[in-house]
Amino acid sequence: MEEAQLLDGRLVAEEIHKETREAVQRLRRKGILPCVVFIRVGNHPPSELYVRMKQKKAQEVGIQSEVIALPEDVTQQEVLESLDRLNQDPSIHGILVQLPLPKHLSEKKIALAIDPRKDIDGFHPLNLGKMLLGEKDCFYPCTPLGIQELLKRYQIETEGKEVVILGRSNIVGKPLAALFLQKSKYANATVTVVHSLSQNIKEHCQKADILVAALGKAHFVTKDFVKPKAVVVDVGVSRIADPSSPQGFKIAGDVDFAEIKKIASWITPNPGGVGPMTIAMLLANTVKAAELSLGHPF
Ligand SMILES: NC(=O)C1=CN([C@@H]2O[C@H](COP(=O)(O)OP(=O)(O)OC[C@H]3O[C@@H](n4cnc5c(N)ncnc54)[C@H](OP(=O)(O)O)[C@@H]3O)[C@@H](O)[C@H]2O)C=CC1
Ligand SMILES: Nc1nc(=O)c2c([nH]1)NC[C@@H]1CN(c3ccc(C(=O)N[C@@H](CCC(=O)O)C(=O)O)cc3)C=[N+]21
Ligand SMILES: [Mg+2]
Repeated sequence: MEEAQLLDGRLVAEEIHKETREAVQRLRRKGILPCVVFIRVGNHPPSELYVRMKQKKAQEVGIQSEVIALPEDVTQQEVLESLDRLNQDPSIHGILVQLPLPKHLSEKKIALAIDPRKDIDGFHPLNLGKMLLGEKDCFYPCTPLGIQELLKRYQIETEGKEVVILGRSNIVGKPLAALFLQKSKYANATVTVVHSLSQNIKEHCQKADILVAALGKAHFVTKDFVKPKAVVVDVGVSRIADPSSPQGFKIAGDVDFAEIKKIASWITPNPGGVGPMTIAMLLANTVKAAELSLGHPF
């Protein structure tokens, strides 16, 4: 049997970055310089890496960016004050608070404190609610949006298909389910979401025409979970020990790529799949925030 074709997130993300750069140039000609602020709390090496990657890409497409690194012991009040200041500043179009946060900070309160018009992550309840209703003048979470966009660019139809999502987090699983349920192109799917309390997980997965793994458990999805010719999307990121790498670890996805590529029709590499798409959608959302700001002066 033929091997699966790659859903090359790096390649597609570069295409999107090119479009974003053009949109940034159009905005600049109108006197608007899109600007995003990344807030990072404490010392968490993966978050530091991700924020650096986001900053580098922002720079490449001409989006101004700033990083605010807050100490581990910053108070909730201080975070809210920073957000308030950024909300008031008309030169800033997008605000992102990198997750995870230290335990003493409330993700929920912080998401609520970001002006929904600057919430490029799409984590504010107003944006999540609007997404559920299929509204367009709002922000959708970047990872679900990136997965849908990746399928779209490869013209992989979802209409009427069985989509099975492993994981029900507020940032990946749940919003992705809402997106694939929408009455629109590259949606219109039949969606099943499984989680840690689900029964018969493997049997659910075996029904999937499109299987999305977002649990964060290295190589959880093995060959026996996958229907031949299925499309497999690997969101999970785990760091596993690898003495042969200079850092001492390597990235492992939720999917056993080497085995599953033998039976799937399409598969995302990981790294190089969903991750770069997430960043591409984040910058696309920043441009959208700047464009929408033309219609309101903040
Ligand atoms: N590439 C990218 O752009 C991104 C990657 N990620 C990565 O994706 C993964 C998921 O992220 P996130 O959604 O935030 O993670 P969470 O930890 O918030 O959610 C994990 C979900 O998986 C479910 N789950 C965990 N273990 C099992 C199991 N054994 N069987 C069935 N379900 C299980 C949990 O169930 P329950 O709800 O019952 O606890 C939960 O719903 C992580 O590895 C993260 O690093 C995340 C965001 C972006
Ligand atoms: N407010 C907030 N918004 C987020 O969007 C957000 C977050 N917090 N916290 C963490 C998760 C995770 N996430 C990733 C983004 C890109 C890659 C990515 O580009 N990964 C590279 C590999 C990078 C590496 O080597 O580790 C790849 O998949 O090819 C991965 C993960 C965004 N997240
Ligand atoms: Mg990836």
